[in-house]
Amino acid sequence: MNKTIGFIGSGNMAKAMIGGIVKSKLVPSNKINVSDLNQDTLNKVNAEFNVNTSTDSRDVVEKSDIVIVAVKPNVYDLVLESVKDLIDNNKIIVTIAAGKTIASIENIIGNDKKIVRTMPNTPALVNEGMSALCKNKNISNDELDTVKSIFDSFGKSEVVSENMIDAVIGVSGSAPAYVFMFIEAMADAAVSAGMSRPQAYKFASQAVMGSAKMVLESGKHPGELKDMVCSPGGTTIEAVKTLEEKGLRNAVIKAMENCIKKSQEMNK
Ligand SMILES: NC(=O)C1=CN([C@@H]2O[C@H](COP(=O)(O)OP(=O)(O)OC[C@H]3O[C@@H](n4cnc5c(N)ncnc54)[C@H](O)[C@@H]3O)[C@@H](O)[C@H]2O)C=CC1
Ligand SMILES: O=C(O)[C@@H]1CCC=N1
Repeated sequence: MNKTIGFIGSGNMAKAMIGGIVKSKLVPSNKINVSDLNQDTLNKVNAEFNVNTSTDSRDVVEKSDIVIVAVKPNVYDLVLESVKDLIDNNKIIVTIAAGKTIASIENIIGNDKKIVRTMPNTPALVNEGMSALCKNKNISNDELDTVKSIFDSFGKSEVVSENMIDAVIGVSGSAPAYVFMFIEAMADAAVSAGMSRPQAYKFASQAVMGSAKMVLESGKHPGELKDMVCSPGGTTIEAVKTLEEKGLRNAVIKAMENCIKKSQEMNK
């Protein structure tokens, strides 16, 4: 890609994306500009990915064709205010923040500017990200494809309507946290049965990854795949019975409802 990509904010999500872009060689690392208030953070990002760094976000905006704003929602508006005079009608502003609608960004930088709202997730770091994208009226389909290719460089992505972003946060943006909790719990049980910690994480993670791959690649319903594991009178059905008794499905649905509700509240 013949574009310069900037990141304002170099925290958990930005680092996952930078790592994914650099590993996929979508653009050379000297075409990635990164800012953060924290010099230690920048030193680490530079040491790991060899990208250009600055403590001044204005540098990043000036030098980048596509600017990914990756700061927390509570400082988001201030950051945009501080760089808005540098945003012309050619630069593409990409937002990854929960609760920052296209309309709220247009209110600050102008409704004549090019904006893409996205929701990525941290597995971007290992090229297994899942992202959603939507655009404002000033972004052409070609420009959306260009931004999509950034997100495709570290995983999969889909174009959605903006009102789907809250559901996306529930099912993929925030989801790695629940999956890590599930893996941790599985590993705890294996450790309790005498397995070493490292081996327990390996078995639990590979079981989760393999199962996810079967859903994606077999085309079979997850219930059918579950039934294939449950031998009559066997071990698995005992675990399934306990998970139903303890309300695993209901806990997941309720947790995601709260996650999505929070996202909707943050949009206001
Ligand atoms: N962490 C995740 O899994 C995901 C996060 N997001 C979104 O990404 C955004 C960032 O989240 P995280 O990376 O988790 O947060 P974080 O706290 O890890 O990173 C934010 C970074 O921004 C820097 N920063 C703060 N003020 C700044 C300023 N004025 N100029 C430049 N840098 C500044 C901080 O020093 C920090 O390094 C949020 O808006 C969040 O909604 C979206 C999807 C997933
Ligand atoms: O927890 C958050 O608010 C962000 C958005 C999705 C994942 N992390």
